[in-house]
Amino acid sequence: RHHHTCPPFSCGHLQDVRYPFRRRGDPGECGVIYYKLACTDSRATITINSWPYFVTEINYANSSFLVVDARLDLSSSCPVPQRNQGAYQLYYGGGFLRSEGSELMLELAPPSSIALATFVNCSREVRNNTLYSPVACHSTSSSFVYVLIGDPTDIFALKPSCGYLGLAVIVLEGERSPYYANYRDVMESMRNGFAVSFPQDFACTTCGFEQPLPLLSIGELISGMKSRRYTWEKILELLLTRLFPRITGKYAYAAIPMWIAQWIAITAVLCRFMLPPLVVLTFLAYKYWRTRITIDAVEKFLRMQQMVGPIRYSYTDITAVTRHFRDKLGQGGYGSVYKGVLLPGDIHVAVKMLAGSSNCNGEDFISEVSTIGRIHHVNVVHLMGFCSEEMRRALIYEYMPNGSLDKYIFSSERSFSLGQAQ
Ligand SMILES: Nc1ncnc2c1ncn2[C@@H]1O[C@H](COP(=O)(O)OP(=O)(O)OP(=O)(O)O)[C@@H](O)[C@H]1O
Repeated sequence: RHHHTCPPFSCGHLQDVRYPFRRRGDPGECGVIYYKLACTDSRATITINSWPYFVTEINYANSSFLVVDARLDLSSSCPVPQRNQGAYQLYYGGGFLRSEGSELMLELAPPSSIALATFVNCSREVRNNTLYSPVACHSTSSSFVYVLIGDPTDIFALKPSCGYLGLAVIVLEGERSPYYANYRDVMESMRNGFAVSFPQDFACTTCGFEQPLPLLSIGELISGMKSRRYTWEKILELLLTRLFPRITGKYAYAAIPMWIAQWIAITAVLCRFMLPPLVVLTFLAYKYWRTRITIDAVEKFLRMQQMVGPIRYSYTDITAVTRHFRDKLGQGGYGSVYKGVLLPGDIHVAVKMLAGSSNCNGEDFISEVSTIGRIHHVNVVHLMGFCSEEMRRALIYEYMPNGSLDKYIFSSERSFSLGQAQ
C-alpha cells in the first residue's frame, strides 16, 4: 500500500529514496515525520537534534544512512566544527540519542563504534597531556587549539585556560584507541561522516515493503531449533508476527512483550479493584431478592387472610399493647413473649415477638397464622391477632394466667394438682 501511494524519489544526488524517508509536502502516510529530507540539486539534508546533516548515502540492506555535519566547512583544509553542543547526545550503551520535542529516541544507534571529538581553544599551551591533540593549523602563538577524543565526562573537566569550540562525532576504526587519534584522523572521519541506523521500527520487514512473512512449518521449526538457527526469541518473534501481523508491523518486535505485559497489568488491576465490589453487590442483590420474595408471599397471604382470620395489627399497635415491651413473660424458640392489654375491653394477651433471624422464615409465619388462627378449641390457645411489617412479626395469643404447662410437667417437686377449671 505504502509502495503505491509513496513512490521512491530522488533527492540531491541520491536515487530511489524510500521509506522511512520523506520529502517536505509528501502525503501524511509517507515516510516517518522525523525523516524529512530537504533536497537541493546536489544535496539531501536531514535535521537531527536541530542540527543539519548531509545524507551522503543510504544503505537499505543494513538499514543505515551516512551523514556529514552540514555546517562543517568541507572546503577548508583545516575544518573545525561550529559550536554545536546538544547536536550530539551519546547514550552510554553506545547509541546515539535523538530528541524531538518531548520525545527521546534511542533508536539511532550507529552500526560502527563512535566517539566524540571535542575542539577547545586554550590561552596557554597544554604540554605532556595525551588527551589534548594539537590542531596546529588553527593555533597561533597566543591561542592553542586542541582536539580531545573520548568520554565526554573528561571534556567537562577542561583546563581553566581552555574554552569549548565545537564537537564532532568520529568513527573509531578497528582496534585503534581513540586517545591516540590525532587531528588528521579526526578531520578524515568528519569528512567521511558517520553511519546512523534507522530505528528498529522502520527496519522491520512488514513496514511498507511488500515482503512475505517468513513461512513457519513445524518441520522447519524443529530443524531450525536442532541446528540452533532459531533461538527462542526468534521463534517467539515468528509466532507473534504470524499471530498479530498488524501489531508486529506497527510496533517493533522488542515492544511486543511490553505490550503483553501492559495488557496483563490492566487485566490484573481490573480484577483486583472491580471484582470484589462486583461480588459484594451481586451477593447483596441476591439477599435483597430473597427477602423480597418472602415479604411478597407473606403480604399476599395476609390480604386473603384478612377476611377470615385473626386481626392484623401494626407494629405501633404492638408497642402500645405491650407498653413498649415492659412485661416479659418468657422466652421461646422463636422469640420473646410479652404481656399486653388489648383495648377496648382490657383483654389480656401474650404477644410473641418473632425474632427477625433465620429460624423464623415466611412459611412458618404463614402456617402459624393460617392454622392456629383458624382453630378455636378449649385446649388450644387462641390466636387473636398478628403483626407483620417487613421483617418485624408478632403473634398475639390470649393470655394464660397460669403460664406454660411445661412449668408443671418439668417442675422439681413434681407434686401439683390441676383443678377442674384449670
Ligand atoms: N398465651 C400465653 N400466656 C401466658 N404466657 C405465655 C403464653 N405463651 C407463652 N407464654 C410464656 O412465654 C414462654 C415462651 O413461650 P413460647 O411459646 O414462645 O415457648 P415454647 O413453649 O418453647 O414454644 P416454641 O418452641 O413454639 O417457641 C412460655 O414458657 C410462657 O411462660
